[in-house]
Amino acid sequence: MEAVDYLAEERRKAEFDVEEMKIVWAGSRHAYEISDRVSRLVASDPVFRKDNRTMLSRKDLFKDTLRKAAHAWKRIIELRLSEEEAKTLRFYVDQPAYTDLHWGMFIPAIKGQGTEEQQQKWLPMAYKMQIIGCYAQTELGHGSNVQGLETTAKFDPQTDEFVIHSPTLTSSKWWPGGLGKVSTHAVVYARLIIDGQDHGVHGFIVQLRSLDDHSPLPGITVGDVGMKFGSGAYNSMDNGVLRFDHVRIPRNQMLMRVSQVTREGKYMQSDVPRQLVYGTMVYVRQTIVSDASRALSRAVCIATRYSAVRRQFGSQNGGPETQVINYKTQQSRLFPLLASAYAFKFVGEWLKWLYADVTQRLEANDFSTLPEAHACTAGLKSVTTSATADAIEECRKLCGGHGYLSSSGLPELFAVYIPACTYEGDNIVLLLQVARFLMKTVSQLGSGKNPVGTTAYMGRVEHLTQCNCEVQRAEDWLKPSVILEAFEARAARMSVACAKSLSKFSNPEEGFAELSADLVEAAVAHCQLIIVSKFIEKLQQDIPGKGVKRQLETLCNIYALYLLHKHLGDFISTGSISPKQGALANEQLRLLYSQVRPSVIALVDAFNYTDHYLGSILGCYDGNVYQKLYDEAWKDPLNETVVPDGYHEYIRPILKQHIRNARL
Ligand SMILES: CCCCCCCC/C=C\CCC/C=C/C(=O)SCCNC(=O)CCNC(=O)[C@H](O)C(C)(C)COP(=O)(O)OP(=O)(O)OC[C@H]1O[C@@H](n2cnc3c(N)ncnc32)[C@H](O)[C@@H]1OP(=O)(O)O
Ligand SMILES: Cc1cc2nc3c(=O)[nH]c(=O)nc-3n(C[C@H](O)[C@H](O)[C@H](O)COP(=O)(O)OP(=O)(O)OC[C@H]3O[C@@H](n4cnc5c(N)ncnc54)[C@H](O)[C@@H]3O)c2cc1C
Repeated sequence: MEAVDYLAEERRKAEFDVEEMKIVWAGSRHAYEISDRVSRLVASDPVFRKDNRTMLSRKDLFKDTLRKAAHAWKRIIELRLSEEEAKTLRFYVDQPAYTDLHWGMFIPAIKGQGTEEQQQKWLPMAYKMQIIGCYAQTELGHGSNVQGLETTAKFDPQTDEFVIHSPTLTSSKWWPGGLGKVSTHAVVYARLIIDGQDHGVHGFIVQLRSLDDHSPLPGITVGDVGMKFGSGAYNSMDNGVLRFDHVRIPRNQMLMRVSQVTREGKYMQSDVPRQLVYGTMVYVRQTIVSDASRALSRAVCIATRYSAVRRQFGSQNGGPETQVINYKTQQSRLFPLLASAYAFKFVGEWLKWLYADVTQRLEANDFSTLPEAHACTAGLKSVTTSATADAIEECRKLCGGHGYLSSSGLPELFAVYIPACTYEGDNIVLLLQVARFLMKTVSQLGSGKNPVGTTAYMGRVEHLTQCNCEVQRAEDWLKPSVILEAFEARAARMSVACAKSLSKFSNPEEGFAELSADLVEAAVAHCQLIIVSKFIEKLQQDIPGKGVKRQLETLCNIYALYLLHKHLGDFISTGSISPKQGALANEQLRLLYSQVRPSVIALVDAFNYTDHYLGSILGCYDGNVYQKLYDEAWKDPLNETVVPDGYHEYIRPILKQHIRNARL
């Protein structure tokens, strides 16, 4: 059989309706239709070509990004695309650009923190892209510690203005995407100072560049922070540096939903909690969880298709060698990642719902679910991005040597993806926020206040700290209630253990710092429980299509048992399961790998990614890997000439040195 036929053969083995699974993956038939149509539109447009971008210089890459962003905007207008279609189009263009921050942070910041009046003034201009904005929070000296920001906004009652200033080198804004070369405006986070009194960090809309000739306005120094990790990759983004020298803005450009400054310079706080100043981060963290499932599914699609094409060893009587996907080691590394992609998809959908719910409540002045929304978005952002970054690298290794080629698409995907572990909150810093929330929840147990939402399980803490796992045979691990209880017991016991250790410290902050590594592990356990439980909840829905639900059940079990195996130490040391039960889980996991094996190619086809979006020879739909790799090699600029540039200067003299030596 030719390599090109391997995937066709695999597709015949699928044990479910792939078309129906595509709809489950997309979230709805409507979302599927948009995604399918728009991804093809992007793939067929030569301006969106991206196969050459790792070869471009920084300047050329940046210009190419500007060109793509402008063309995308033109197509959005011409085709009168809806907001959802436009977002999908930008997503499939697949090149980080200033537009991500304009639509993803600048606009949400104004929507979330601006008053009605401010929204009416600024949003129409932003929606039409008459102004382009970014989110300027992080500084050279402080990123995680938002309260430590140094930029100041001093109120001048004489002129009814704020004076924005960068008092130190470390107060220079540093990192904001879109700031370096493009943004005309920014939401700038600065300390509000009135009459010498510091009221903490607030957001201000500041114009940075002239709308006529794009030059920086007086008092503003702005530029790009320089090259980042990897070729191509995130270097399409102009992450910027910005300094203010006493820049004046009108008073009404402070975002005033949370607190206000009157004409007289009086500081007023509305009923809205101060933490809403951090609201944009909650919004973006939620979107990052869905992005994790996309990045992970993309890497998994590449590694799965290639693993079915690639053959090594095991040829009998001159027959074909073994497909590497049939090695149990390959399966035990790859299939959990496939299952994780689906798990992150469903938890991302749930988080989107949670965010919509909290937003609705906030509008009605109900702030009760904000702490949980903060903990969930922070924790799930952390756990899913860390797992995805590791998984992309694992997928590269799963593709052997060819995975290291740029044309595999994996090196660039890795380089683009890994900052997700840092931006929108360093993953450890975010897990510590979850841990604080958990410790607070544990400390309130028994106070008559029942934990709700994702911590409802803590309400059964007495049972969960004493229960014995009922598994006696490997197949017992297929019961959702058994899996759920094991994860709940592990999470509850880890939190309770941390709370007990904390109570031994007379200074709780000192205790928190001392125990922070354990607290992070407890936070991870809690977040993994959320992901597993949301997958299980998804399966309680009516899911049409032949065999679709069954495949999802298998993936859910793989995800849960893979986590259990990976964190066996936690489960056993907390007594949530016994070592024997751990071994049975692993036995069941092996069986599940065999069960899902015939369907894995169809399961990655269900992502419905075009070859353009995948950007990988190893992952191409037809599986014609070898011919494409061979052809691609000849396109490399080094192969434009048979004898390389530099031969005469640097190779020939070395080769000829023996003649000189012989003459000496
Ligand atoms: C096609 C379109 C695509 C669109 C998609 C766009 C996506 C774009 C993707 C990629 C581009 C990358 C863009 C990157 C942007 C950035 O990185 S912006 C900068 C992000 N910075 C951070 O995340 C900083 C991290 N630090 C913090 O969040 C906070 O400072 C903190 C560490 C959480 C808090 O520290 P601190 O201990 O000082 O706490 P306080 O400030 O005192 O707060 C105490 C209480 O507030 C609660 N809290 C904290 N944060 C929040 C929040 N966000 N929401 C609600 N509540 C919050 C905290 O729990 C405390 O509560 P308590 O008093 O009850 O205990
Ligand atoms: C590609 C990219 C794009 C970005 N885009 C933007 C943007 O558009 N706008 C914007 O404002 N910012 C942006 N940022 C900045 C980003 O949000 C910050 O870099 C991020 O929040 C981390 O902060 P930091 O750099 O200060 O890390 P640090 O906090 O200095 O982290 C350094 C180390 O210290 C550890 N650490 C820090 N605090 C603690 C603690 N309390 N306990 C234990 N360990 C701790 C961390 O875990 C980490 O290991 C971007 C960053 C990147 C990389």
